[in-house]
Amino acid sequence: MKFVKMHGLGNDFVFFEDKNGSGKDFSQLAVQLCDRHTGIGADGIIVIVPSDKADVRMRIINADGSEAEMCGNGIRCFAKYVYDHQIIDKKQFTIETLAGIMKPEVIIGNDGKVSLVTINMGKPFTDRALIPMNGPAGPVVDEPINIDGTVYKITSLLMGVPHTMTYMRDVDTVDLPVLGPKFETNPLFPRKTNMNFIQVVDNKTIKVRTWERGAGATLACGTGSCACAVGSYLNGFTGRSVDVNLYLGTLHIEYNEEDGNVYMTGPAAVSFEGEWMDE
Ligand SMILES: N[C@@H](CCC[C@H](N)C(=O)O)C(=O)O
Repeated sequence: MKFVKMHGLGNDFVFFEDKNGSGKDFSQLAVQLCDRHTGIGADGIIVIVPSDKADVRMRIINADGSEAEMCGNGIRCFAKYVYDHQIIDKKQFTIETLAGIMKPEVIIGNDGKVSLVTINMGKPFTDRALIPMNGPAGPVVDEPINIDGTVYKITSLLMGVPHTMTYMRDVDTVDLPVLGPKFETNPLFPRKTNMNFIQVVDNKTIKVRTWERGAGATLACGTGSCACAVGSYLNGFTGRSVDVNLYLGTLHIEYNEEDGNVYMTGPAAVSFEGEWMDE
């Protein structure tokens, strides 16, 4: 099976095509491929599938084998993959995901290939009454949660996938592998949650560290960056236009006042290509 290893600011994925749209359960394969010692190593796998609702369809399966509804860094890489491989021949197109239809616009670099992608990520679900449509994601703004005797004020919203956030003075002090899973699997979140720790730098800039549902600590999270930008606006810490500083760079997020959609702009890159020999 031919694959391409790609990443968005270090959030990395194994890409391959399922040209017939087999609808297969790729859980086991995802666990195998994502293993950083015995596999290719990645935070998830992304499958390119034909669509009858959009120009093309994306499936994202986390490193633990769970299928997610959406992936922000993954979808920028996906847009690069389908444009650079000439599966799509226009700069603006549509991608079907389990969280709805997303609309990317690709920006071409000096090498003639996609270097940056802006995605219209749609509207965040911040209304508690709407969230149960996709399964409850948790409370909305500023609720207290007790983790091992410490009370954290959290904000939760659905940005394709469930996200929760809390604010810290210095996010580099957070022990992600210890604290992350305690939020992810807290009974308050029946579908689990991605957990984001935010440091407000100024009213246009935040720094974010994320523990992902099904993938653990990652170097960046696209839907998480969008959720944190929206949450920071709703909590009054920033305006609608926010730079999100991550370990390897920055994503620009715009929570548009006119249409209520969230626009994410950032890079997408290829690491290497290869062939996985099935046992
Ligand atoms: N890394 C992603 C999110 C991938 C899905 C997530 N782990 C989940 O299960 O909700 C991103 O960039 O958005």
